[in-house]
Amino acid sequence: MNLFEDLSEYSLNILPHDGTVNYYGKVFTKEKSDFFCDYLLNQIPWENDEAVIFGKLILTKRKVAWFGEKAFEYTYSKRTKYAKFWTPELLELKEKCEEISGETYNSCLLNLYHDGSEGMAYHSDGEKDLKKHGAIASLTFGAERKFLFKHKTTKEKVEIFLENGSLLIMKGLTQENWLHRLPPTTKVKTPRINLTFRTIEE
Ligand SMILES: O=C(O)CCC(=O)C(=O)O
Ligand SMILES: [Fe+2]
Repeated sequence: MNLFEDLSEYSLNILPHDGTVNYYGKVFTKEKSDFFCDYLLNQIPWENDEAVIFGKLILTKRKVAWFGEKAFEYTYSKRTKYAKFWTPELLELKEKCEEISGETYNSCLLNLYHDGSEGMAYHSDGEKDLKKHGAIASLTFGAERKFLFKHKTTKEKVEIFLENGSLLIMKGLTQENWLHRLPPTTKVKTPRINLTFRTIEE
């Protein structure tokens, strides 16, 4: 067997300690990435996200969608949403993530950032329904954006640019020890779509 046969699926940990984040770079051709970007922009039933800030219900500019292998419940801002069933295209994307990461996923949160003015604040994905220490696979289509990790206690930062058609896997102790954020930027004028495949445990 050629020792380097699987080099395309090989990736170093970009975190220095307390977690594992593998960046695989572009895992789809330009043509496939453009196809998925167009499909996701036009065929996903995007909805404005809701947040309660100082007791007021705010609709975020960023849009979201929620898919899975069954109608998982997802409650936030005291509203309950139900996952829609996979489309064939989302299943294809899920299988690609599973093949490369060697993990399985049963749901996906999609985010649409219309341009660089939209981003996501520091948080970690440690919701109680998510499998503990389970892997999260993050696919990016469209505009390339900077993504940041910040250690919860040492405050160390790690930054990476997420390219069109790229895959990032967060696993192990990452959510326990690190926050992540998508900073807004005036440089980006075009949309970016992010899909995070996750494992829900009921
Ligand atoms: O847009 C991204 O790259 C990250 C999205 C994210 O962190 C999330 O949905 O939890
Ligand atoms: Fe996240």
